[in-house]
Amino acid sequence: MSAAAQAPARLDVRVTDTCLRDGSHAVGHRFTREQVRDVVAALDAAGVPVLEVTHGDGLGGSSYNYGFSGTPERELIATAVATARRARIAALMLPGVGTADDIRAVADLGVEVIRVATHCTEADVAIQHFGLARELGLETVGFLMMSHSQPPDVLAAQARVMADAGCQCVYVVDSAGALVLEQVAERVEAVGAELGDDAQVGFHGHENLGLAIANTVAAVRAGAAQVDGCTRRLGAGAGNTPTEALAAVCEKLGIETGLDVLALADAAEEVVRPAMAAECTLDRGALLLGYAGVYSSFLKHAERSAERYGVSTAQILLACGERRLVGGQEDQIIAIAADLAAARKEEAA
Ligand SMILES: CC[C@H](O)CC(=O)C(=O)O
Ligand SMILES: [Mn+2]
Repeated sequence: MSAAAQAPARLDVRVTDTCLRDGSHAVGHRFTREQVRDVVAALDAAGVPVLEVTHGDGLGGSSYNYGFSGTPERELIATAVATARRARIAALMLPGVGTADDIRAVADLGVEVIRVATHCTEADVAIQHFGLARELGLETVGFLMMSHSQPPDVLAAQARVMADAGCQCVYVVDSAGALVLEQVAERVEAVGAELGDDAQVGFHGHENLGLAIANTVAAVRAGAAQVDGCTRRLGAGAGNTPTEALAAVCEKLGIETGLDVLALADAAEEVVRPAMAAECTLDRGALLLGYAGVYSSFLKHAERSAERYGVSTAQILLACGERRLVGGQEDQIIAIAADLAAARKEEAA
């Protein structure tokens, strides 16, 4: 066989499947070793080049605040590493939730890609983590979360901070599933223009407005070299870009992903679906999250406060979106609900 025939096909875009990390939110962080083993085996065989396995809130996320893991994430990561034949195993970390020691520990376990996530105006908190990851020989990815909340030029400046710190691909992350087509393209283009050859651009979508695949295609057309998917949409809110459907759409559009559509369709149905508590659906709550531009962890708090103060969940979420609240500010929901209830009482008086 000639060297050319042996060389892997050039990919137009590299897909990372994060159903075993973003999907952790949807299963209350209860993945078992067996589920991780079976999902990794199936997605690896279907040609997915990178598989992310971590607590939904990243390394060290298992806690009272974020929800305890059913199985320690390092055991799940070790299982994934032992199972994958071709795929690289990735782990996500949020500085402050996870620590530098977590990065060292998972590097020792065989993780090859570290993805460091910050709110999209706070890239500087990740500088030391990118530096450490590169020292350890890890591939690095940066996540600018809640990217809908900032204009393209702000994201580009934040991407520059990450790239200068050693990040090799900066993702525009549509955490709330709030971005719409051109808004994705503008952001990816701006980040790409800033980074040039210094780093790649990526995109991570959510399905809250039903646009995850379309947005991901828009991102690829705007220059994204890496994108995320979650098999069977298994992720937070209405779920993420379904990897199996993304693979099919890319094939029809002539975008080379290296993914085996039929193998992924089987994996989605026969391996991932049985690991899910329920389908990830675009129900009223998920739609409101996308419409308001609010991270999915806010929904339950908003529903609880709506009931307690006799106001609508939608009003609360819209107020959270207007105030651009970020993950960790869920406590403000109570004050918002109380304000809405007081305003209603005043109007009625
Ligand atoms: C809490 C981390 C978060 O789930 C990362 C992510 O996937 C997103 O912001 O969409
Ligand atoms: Mn996500």
